[in-house]
Amino acid sequence: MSYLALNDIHKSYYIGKTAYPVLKGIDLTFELGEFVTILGESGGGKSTLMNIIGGLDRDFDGTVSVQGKVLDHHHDRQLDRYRRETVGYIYQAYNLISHLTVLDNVMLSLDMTKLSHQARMKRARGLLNQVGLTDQLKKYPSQLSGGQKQRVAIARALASDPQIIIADEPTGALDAQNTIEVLAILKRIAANGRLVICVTHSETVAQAGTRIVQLTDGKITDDQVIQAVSKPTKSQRTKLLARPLPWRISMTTAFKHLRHTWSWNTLIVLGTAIGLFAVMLFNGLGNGLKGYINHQINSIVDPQSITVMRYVNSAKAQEEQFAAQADPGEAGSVAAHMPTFSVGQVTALRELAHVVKVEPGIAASDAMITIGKTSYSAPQLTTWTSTEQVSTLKAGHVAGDNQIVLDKRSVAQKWSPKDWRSLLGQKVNVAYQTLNSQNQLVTVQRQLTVAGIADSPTGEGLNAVNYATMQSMRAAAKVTTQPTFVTVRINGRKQNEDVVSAINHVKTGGKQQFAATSISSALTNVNTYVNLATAILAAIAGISLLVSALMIIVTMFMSVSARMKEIGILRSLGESRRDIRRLFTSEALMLGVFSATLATGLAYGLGFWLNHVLYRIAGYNLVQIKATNVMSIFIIALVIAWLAAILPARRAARLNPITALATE
Ligand SMILES: Nc1ncnc2c1ncn2[C@@H]1O[C@H](COP(=O)(O)OP(=O)(O)OP(=O)(O)O)[C@@H](O)[C@H]1O
Repeated sequence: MSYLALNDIHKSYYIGKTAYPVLKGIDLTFELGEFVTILGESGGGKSTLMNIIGGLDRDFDGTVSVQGKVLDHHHDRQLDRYRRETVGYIYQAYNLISHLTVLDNVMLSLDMTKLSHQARMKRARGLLNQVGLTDQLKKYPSQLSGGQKQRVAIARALASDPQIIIADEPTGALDAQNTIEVLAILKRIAANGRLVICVTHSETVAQAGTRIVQLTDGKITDDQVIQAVSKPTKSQRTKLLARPLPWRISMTTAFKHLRHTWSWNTLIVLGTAIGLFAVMLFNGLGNGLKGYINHQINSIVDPQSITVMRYVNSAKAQEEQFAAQADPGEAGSVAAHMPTFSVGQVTALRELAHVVKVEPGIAASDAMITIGKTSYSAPQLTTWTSTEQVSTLKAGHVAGDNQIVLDKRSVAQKWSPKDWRSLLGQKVNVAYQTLNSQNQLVTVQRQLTVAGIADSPTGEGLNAVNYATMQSMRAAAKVTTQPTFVTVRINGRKQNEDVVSAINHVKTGGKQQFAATSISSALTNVNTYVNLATAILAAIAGISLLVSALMIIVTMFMSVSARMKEIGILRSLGESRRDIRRLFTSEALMLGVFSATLATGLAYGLGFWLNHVLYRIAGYNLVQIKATNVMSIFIIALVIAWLAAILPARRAARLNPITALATE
């Protein structure tokens, strides 16, 4: 049984529907150890025959058998494996990959063997040493002479230790000296028990072999053994075990290509990164803005405290209540209608779920605060409740009995713009007018000690005493000491809305008793608007991502077109369609990762600067890029890159290896 047998091979090329027969029934057998040269006129079909023997051409009639087993040319994986394990190619045009070094070109084949990385490196160096290139390992093909390139190609063809070496005009581009050296190497390969099949026009080359086959007009017209061949010894029958190319290696090769074309790829990465950066920055701004609004609202009102008024059911009564609060002097009789809280009503509120404390409060309008001989009007004098944030106190402390907290802007700073703090501890006279139970106007007043100075962010002005002081002042003027509002303290911010709703649903005789408003619902609304605005801005920025995707698609298509030859070489070395697809997908994914990394760097860098500027204005970190934003950008970048790579990678994988190899 012959090692390799060709049986009745027919091959025609078609132009339109017209068939041009090239091979017209080839029967040949080959043995290991032979150095067979195939001679024939130009265009006679020699390369066509080599492509069939090498497992690159699948479209022919007849059979190719290796060790008695017929190769199934319609079985992709079997053919890939055959090229990977059994065949090594040497071409006239060398067909080295230009962006890989000499060593990496040889490693391409070795990466598809089961040797360890170290063993692969050792073998590659050993082979390059054998062909006299020990000191050229790190050079790129363009830095080598023709003879040196062909020797790299020979080392690569031998790397996976194939049994068959197909050499298509291997000396066609070499001078006499290099021809002699290359022929010596090929002879050595055959003497080592491999089958060398060499296509040539040269009589010199033909005479170097052990057998000459003449191909004329698509048929074998002569077949002569010119030198006896000894059978390979057992030790020469070693074979390296092959494996499919691991994903990691595809990534490394892809990275090497990206590095080789770095200037072009840097532009692509920059373009893609700008879109991703904009999306990330807008998200960061959205986060900051939400935080800022929450912070502002929470610094005005404590969300764990709810201010409750008595409910008045008609618009007119509400107006009256408002008027009475605003100006009891003018409101006259209407002030008598100012609804107050009974003890029972306070208890009812205390008993609601999540309520931990109910603080009564009294608010009076239009107080007069007299310091020395100067009087200052305060729109409101109220009792201090837990709704007020202690942080509003800019000096001193919360008012104790017979003490008062004065408003910084409307009172303290008017008294002394610079030295307002020295008001602390001073005695001031506080007075306001209200109606007693007989609807008579009376003055409530007392001398109080300044305990603190507050700067309320609401802008209303905060002048406050404690509840006991307010009651005692009112009792002295014989006016009601019932609370006009209460502050309900709850056990968690999240319960705010539920408790507000429960308070507004308390009914006596079917009538609503209390009116409370929820700060959380206001916050929820604001957050919704901010989220919406952020999403719209991010989506606008996202349009640029579409451009990025198109850029990657164009780059990948251009890359496929520019690298047709490389694709052909990789296929001839045994890489499968899947490996080629992976190569291009890996490149696109790497572009995605680099873009996302650059975008993150830009967003953090420029975001930091922008935040610094905005902090001066708002006193708050308005750009807050979170880890989840970064993660999303990486995911978006990878998805875009992957989608953009689908079509080009598919095109690359589907290329006919012969067509790809024939590309100039
Ligand atoms: N893809 C193709 N489509 C159509 N015809 C083709 C194709 N490839 C090769 N041929 C034709 O098939 C014939 C054989 O080509 P082949 O390359 O096998 O010849 P060759 O013997 O290797 O020639 P040379 O010695 O000049 O390299 C030629 O006439 C060529 O024009």
